[in-house]
Formats: sequence, structure tokens, C-alpha cells
Amino acid sequence: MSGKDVRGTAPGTPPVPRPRGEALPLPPAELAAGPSGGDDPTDGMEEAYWSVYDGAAARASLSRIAGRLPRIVRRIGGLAWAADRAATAAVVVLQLGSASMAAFGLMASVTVLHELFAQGPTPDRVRAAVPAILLVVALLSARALLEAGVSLAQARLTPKIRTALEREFLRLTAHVRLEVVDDPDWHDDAYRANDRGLFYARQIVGQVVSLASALLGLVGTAGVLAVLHPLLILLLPLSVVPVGAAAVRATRARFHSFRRWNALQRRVRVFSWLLLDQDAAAELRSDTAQRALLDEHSRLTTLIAREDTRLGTDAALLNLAGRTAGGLGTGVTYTVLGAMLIAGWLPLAAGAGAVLAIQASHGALTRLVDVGHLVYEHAMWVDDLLAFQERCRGLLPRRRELTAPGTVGVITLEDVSYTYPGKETPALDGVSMTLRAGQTVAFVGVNGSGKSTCSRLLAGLYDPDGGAIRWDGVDVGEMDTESVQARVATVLQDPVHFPFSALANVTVSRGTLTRARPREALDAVVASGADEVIAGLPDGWSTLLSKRFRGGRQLSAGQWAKIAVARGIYKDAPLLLLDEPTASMDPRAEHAVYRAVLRGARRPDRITVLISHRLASVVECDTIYVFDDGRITECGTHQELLALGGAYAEMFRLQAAAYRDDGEGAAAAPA
Ligand SMILES: Nc1ncnc2c1ncn2[C@@H]1O[C@H](COP(=O)(O)OP(=O)(O)OP(=O)(O)O)[C@@H](O)[C@H]1O
Repeated sequence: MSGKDVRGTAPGTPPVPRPRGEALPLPPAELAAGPSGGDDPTDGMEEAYWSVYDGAAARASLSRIAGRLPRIVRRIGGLAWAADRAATAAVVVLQLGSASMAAFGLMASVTVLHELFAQGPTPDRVRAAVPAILLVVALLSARALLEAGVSLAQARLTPKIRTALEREFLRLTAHVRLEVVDDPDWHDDAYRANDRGLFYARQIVGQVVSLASALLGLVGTAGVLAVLHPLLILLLPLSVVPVGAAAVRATRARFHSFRRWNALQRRVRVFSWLLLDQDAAAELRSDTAQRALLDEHSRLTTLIAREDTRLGTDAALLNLAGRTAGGLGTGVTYTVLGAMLIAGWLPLAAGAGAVLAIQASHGALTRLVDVGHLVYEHAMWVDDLLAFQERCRGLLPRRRELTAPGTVGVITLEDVSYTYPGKETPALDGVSMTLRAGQTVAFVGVNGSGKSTCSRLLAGLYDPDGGAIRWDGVDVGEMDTESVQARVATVLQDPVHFPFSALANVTVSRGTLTRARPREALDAVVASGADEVIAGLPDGWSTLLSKRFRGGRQLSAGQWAKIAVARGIYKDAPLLLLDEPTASMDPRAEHAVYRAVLRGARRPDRITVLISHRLASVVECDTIYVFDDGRITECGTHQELLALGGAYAEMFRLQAAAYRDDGEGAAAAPA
């Protein structure tokens, strides 16, 4: 189709770039700043789908919590075991030991009381009680030592679990397919998992240990009570269950609240970040936009504060109701105990021992309910984090035995189409082309015509919905995705400004910040013109390229562009994609880059694709593809396309006219 208008437009009737779609209506005079401050301030904000699968807390009852706790403990135990077996075993053994000491201590205390309440003169009774008192002291000391051991083992275990989870979380989020990252729902999930899941993962180990300690303490003291009189055990729940129920209700309310407020919090963070961000600082000031942003930030935080107060008030009232009911329960317990003593069911010494044991059981059971609900709540966030990680595992790029070859002779696109998730019209629609090693090709066309999308498909960042991309006849869809990405170097117009040294900014394209190939690094920076930039830095290659750190340097946009081109060249890939890399460079620098990658240093084993709006820079390309509305409408050499007199010829003349120095300039350009 060389030299032809693939839409069949007759030469001489140039399809001048035109606006697409309906005529745009006037915008409204007033803008909604965001969610309103009505009953539900998240009105109008999309609820993320994560809330659908994670509504368990809102329906939590005591029995449900009790039913789930064993599974949670097993899960956290599994994480702990995987992180550090020795420390996990130590926590379990020492915890069991500490609980036994507590139970024996209580029994010894009952013996002390028994001796003190026995018949006979007081000095004799005290003397008789001394061995039991010494035993109590010894047991309590042993318990303190064992608990210190638990804390030490826990201190070793907790950071390991958190680090392992965080590492895995970042590994997964950094590797999921690119279109996943474009999905706002995924961002909600990732934000929540990062903000809450990782945070609670650190706390939950300690809480599970406290839960186990409370449970073991309860078993011990209940055992002591059973020895004194079995009826006493039945009285216990009276005083603590109401408190626990109130705590569970408060948890449920908190969870509801967070679910509603997650999206809002994220919005607040966006404003805080914009107000803090160094890159936004200059524009913020020149637009005098600080006040508008601060106003919106303050409006949102006021809504959040109001909700926090409502939540706190509800929790306090619930707590009060729970404690009142709990107090009544305790009153009933002691009344029954008194009645048992009066009826002679219990000797006085056993009654005093029972008071001690009831108090200890009461404490243990309250702690159990309290920590149990915390563990239940926090485990949901940890579960949520683990579920998110699991979901990310299903969103990773394709893994295959077959890897992309180190060199490629011909890349073909056969009728390739691609539609972005959530969009109805395709960004690429039936694109075919052949790219040969040693060639430089250009993609040109109006904004939004599909050039970058096509280059992202070539780079293996997206998979086509239809058609195929082949490397020397082999479908890329059969190859391991990351191996394809590793064989393509992409340079973007807005490259990432890595806050690393100048050298690491170049070497990062080969996946390392610490190792360099000196000769190749130098060649790459010379080719891109970054050599002069680096030579002008105080510490040369070692200069940190970020003002955020002491001693760091800030580069200009054009200087960053040169570094980015060097990074692309240094990757030494068989396919080099340059997506408007020179837009911010000065004319001399741009010229030098084109000399390096397009003319002088053209490599026989490399395919170079250049996307550019400056048509003067694509003149020497072997083939120029003209994109329009996701399709290729023309292709050929510069001369062929000029002769065709289509969209390319029109755009070229338009730009050329702007450079004419006869004073007519743009006025001479066709309308
Ligand atoms: N990440 C994305 N998610 C959804 N739609 C996208 C995304 N990126 C691009 N698009 C849409 O796909 C179409 C093609 O965009 P693309 O970036 O490929 O155009 P382009 O020719 O490179 O434009 P430009 O010259 O402005 O860089 C446009 O309608 C654009 O809005």
C-alpha cells in the first residue's frame, strides 16, 4: 500500500485533520467541587466493588466472631510460621508456659487464703501460709520471665511478617498488567491494602498473641473455679457478654464508616499531595491555585471530622450501655456467690478464693472479647490484603516457556485492534504493518489517533484484542510477556525522573541501579546528548538527580529528555520506540538525537519507531505511517506521501509554512 491513501481518498482532496464527535456545548458556569455535605457525603462517589465481597464486619455477631477466630488464628499462624519458624514456636511454647504459671499461681493464692482462713491463732496461720506465698511469688516471677520471652520472640516475628507481606504486595502491584493499573477500582483496592492491610498486619500478630494469652488465662482460671464450685463458671458470662456485644457493635459501625470514607480519604490525599509536591509547586504558585486547593481540602476534611465525631459519640454511648449491662451482671454474680456462702455450699476460704478467681476470669474474658473483636476487625483488613494479593496474582502478565528472541528480523502487525477497558470505541482498529531490522519508521497523526497505543502494543504493554503481532513469524501472544518487554526500549515524552544518580538513571533500563557497563553507558549518553548534561553536574555520573535530597540536582525538561533517550539506547534492545522524546529539547539537541538514532548510528539489527508531531524529523524515515482514528490511513516514504497529497502532505505543508521566513508564514498556510 506504499504511497496510497488506504481509505482510497483521491489525491488532491486532502483529508485535513478535523475535530471529531459532536459539537461541544457550552460548559456550566458552576462546577461541583466534589461530594456534597448532605446525609451521606460520599453521595455521587462511586462505591468501589471491594465493599461487595467484604461486608462481613457489618453483619458480625459474637457467635460469628467466635466462629471465625480459629480460622484467623490459623492464618496468622501460617504467616508467622512462614516468616520465622523458631520465633513462632517460641511464642507458642512461652505463651503456654506463662498461662500455666498464671493458673498455678491462682491455685497457690487459693491455698494461701485457705491457710489464712483456717482455724487457730493468727501467727500460726500466717506461718502456715508462708510456703504457699513463696510459691505464688515464684510462679508470678516465672510468668513475668516467660511473658518477656514472648515479647522478645514477637519483636523478632512481627517485622518479618510485615516485611514479607509488604515485599510481596509491592512485587505484585509493580508487575500487574498495565491496563490493570488504569483501573480506578484496582487503585481503591491497592490503596486500602497498602494503607490498612499492611498496617494491621503488623499489629495483628501481637493481638493474636494477646488473644491466646487471654484464652489460656481464662481456661486456667475457669479450671480453678470449677475446682471450687462448678456453678461459679456459669455465672461468669453474665458480666462480660454485654460489654463484648457493645464492642462488636462499635467495630461494625467503624467498619461501615471506613467503607464509606475510603474514597473520600483518597481524594483528600490527592489534595495534600498536590499542595506538597515539588513538581506542582511552581504551577500552583503561578496559578495562585493554593487557596482553591486548600479550600477543597478543608471542605473534605471537615466532612471527615464530622463523621469521626459521629462515630466516636456512637461508640461512647454503645460502650456505656455495654458497661451498664456488664455491671448489672457482675452484681448478680456476687449476689449468687453470697447466697452460696450463706447456704453453706462453699467454705469462707473457698469463697474468698472464688472472688479472686472470678476477678481473674472476668479480666481474661473481657480481654478475650475485647481483643477478639479487634482481631476480627483487623483480620478483615489482613484478609483483604491477602485477597488483593491473590487477585493480583491473576492479573500478572502472561508467563510462557517461550521467550522473545534477542534479535528480530521482521515484526508484523496483522489486523491488530485494541480497545481500552471501559471504552466502547477501539483505540486501534485493524492496523497492519511490517517493520524490518535496520529500518526507522515513523508514526504520525493527530492527537488521540492511536500512535502511542500502537507503540504500547509493540512494547508488549498491552495485548491486542484482535489480530496478531509476530516477531519473525512467531505470535508474541505465545511468548512470555516480560521477556518481550525486556526486548523493547521505550522512551516517552514525559519520562520518569528517577531520584537516583545520573548513572543509575541510565542503567535502570537494564534492571539495575548498582551495576553499569561503562563503555555502553558513555556511548548512550553521547548519542543522546546527555554527556554534556552529566559533565556539567557537580559529581558527574554520581550526582543525585533530585532536589528532594541533599546534594541533589534538578534537571530541566530537555535535560531529562536526553537522559531518558540515553536510558533507551543503553537498553540495547532490538526494538527502540521513541514516543515524542525530543519535544522538550532545543533544536540542536533534537538534531543530535535524530543523527544518533535515525541517521549516523543506525543499526542493522535494530528497528526504530519514532512518534513525532514535528514532521521535519520524520522526513528521513524509511516508512511513515499516518494514523487517524485508530487506523492507518496512509503510509510510504516522505516523498511518496507528499506526492499522494493526503493528510500527511497537508500537515507537512502546514508546518513548513510556519517556518517560511518571507513574512507570509502561517498566513500562507491552507485553512
Ligand atoms: N490509558 C488509557 N485508557 C483509556 N483510553 C486511553 C488510554 N490511553 C489512550 N486512550 C485513548 O485511546 C485513544 C488513542 O490514544 P493514543 O494515546 O494512542 O493517541 P496518540 O495518537 O498517541 O495521541 P497523542 O498524539 O496526543 O499522543 C484516544 O482516544 C485516547 O483517549
